[in-house]
Amino acid sequence: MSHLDAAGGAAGAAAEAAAASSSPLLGGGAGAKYKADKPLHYHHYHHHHHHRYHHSHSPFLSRLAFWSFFALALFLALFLLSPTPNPNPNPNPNPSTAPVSSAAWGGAAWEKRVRASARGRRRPGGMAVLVTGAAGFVGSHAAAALRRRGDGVLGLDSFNDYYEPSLKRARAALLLSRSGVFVVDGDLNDGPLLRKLLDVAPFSHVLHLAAQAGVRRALSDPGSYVASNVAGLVSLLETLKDADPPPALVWASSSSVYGLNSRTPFSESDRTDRPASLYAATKKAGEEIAHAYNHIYGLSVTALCFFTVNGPCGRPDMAYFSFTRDILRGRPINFFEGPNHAPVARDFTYVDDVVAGCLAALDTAAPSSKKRRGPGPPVRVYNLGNTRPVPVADLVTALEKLLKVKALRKVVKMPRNGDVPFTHANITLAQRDLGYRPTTDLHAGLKRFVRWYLDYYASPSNKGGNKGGSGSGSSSSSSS
Ligand SMILES: O=C(O)[C@H]1O[C@H](OP(=O)(O)OP(=O)(O)OC[C@H]2O[C@@H](n3ccc(=O)[nH]c3=O)[C@H](O)[C@@H]2O)[C@H](O)[C@@H](O)[C@@H]1O
Repeated sequence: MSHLDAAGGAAGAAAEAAAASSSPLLGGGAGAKYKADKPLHYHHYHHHHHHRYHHSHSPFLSRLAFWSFFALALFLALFLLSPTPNPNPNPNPNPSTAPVSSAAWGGAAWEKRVRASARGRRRPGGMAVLVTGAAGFVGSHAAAALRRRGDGVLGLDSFNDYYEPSLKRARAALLLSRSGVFVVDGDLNDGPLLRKLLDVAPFSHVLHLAAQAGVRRALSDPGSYVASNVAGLVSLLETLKDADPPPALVWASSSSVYGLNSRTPFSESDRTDRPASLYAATKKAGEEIAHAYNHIYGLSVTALCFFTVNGPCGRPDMAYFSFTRDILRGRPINFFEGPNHAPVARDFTYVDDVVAGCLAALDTAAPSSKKRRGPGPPVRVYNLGNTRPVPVADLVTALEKLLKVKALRKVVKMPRNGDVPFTHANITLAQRDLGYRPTTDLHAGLKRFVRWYLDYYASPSNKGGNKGGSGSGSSSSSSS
């Protein structure tokens, strides 16, 4: 756990303790005070209002006055004695769709940590990158990789509970201890926090990986997708366009934007107007929204379409992870099949390859320009896939071999819940512009994942997060 988390927890606990200790005490005090004052107020009440209340001497009205005053006094006492509000106002334009983290931020020590993390080692052409979703799967790998080559990196993550927050905390703790990267605990929809971060550290780039991920979950929790992937993105863009100079933005779109597209392999110029899930629709909306900010404000924007990323320290809601968990526990796995028993397949991509693509996208991003004249920076979109689709059946077989346990396969007709039958990336553009060359196939990636999984969950302290059911869909609301 990072220092900030510890500090935030301590501050929260202190506030709670203060509230707990003061409210009964002062509540009692207010009660006592009220009793002492009662005759006086009672008298005033009658004095000022007897012309309106002809029956002011009736016991009913006396009691009414008594209780009205009591209620008012109680209200005032609670108002005056409530714990001091967070010094950072979190004005939230749309509370229903924008849950804002209550984590504490701010203060001189906090700013110092933010600045130090964003500074990095000086190197020629080095950059300062704000990585959102840094406690997430791709985010934590990307932040570490940036830091390894000497860039300044600051993380931001809401540590929400879409999947086990303990895993996110573990990633953030590793980032801090191994790489010196500080992950701020906060929400994208907290505009004042975002402005503060950009104010404290002059970021040249933002790698925006925070999102509500997962295709099937959108059926049961649509609001979280809108809050993170639409409202959260707009909140970030609003902050970026006001920065001087505005950083360049590289962010994670998704292979799912290709939706019901049947042309394969998927190219960036293919149709993306037929999403199969709300998740895909919010990612597509993000591409359009980012385009508008590029057009109006000259923001440099690059969207990267990730294709089903796997690897160590991955996302527990994804199939390779939840299958591993279920296979080891002797639980059946739901194994989807297309119409007429057609195999469902994915262009599974290894996390280090995707991270290399992210770094190359940052390196080649044009600066944002505030100039109104002349062409601004282009809007870029790149597929980051592996180009070798693998049937899910082969994923299961590979896991069985690595785990040395036979899976209990339950073949299920692919439900119409957001899934698409097939993904396959055309990566010509990324190859040309980013020098992107995936080098790790699914089997090699799974081998590293399984080694990590067995090691991580062998530790008794990590078993806590491992309780909840079958991974996919069993956890509540995250960051990719
Ligand atoms: O590439 C992407 O854009 C997307 O990749 C994944 O989405 P998905 O491809 O559905 O990945 P998994 O949830 O790991 O599923 C992999 C495959 O296993 C199949 N599956 C999943 C779950 C299950 O119980 N059974 C099953 O057969 C799915 O149909 C899919 O073909 C991520 O979860 C998304 O966040 C990401 O945006």
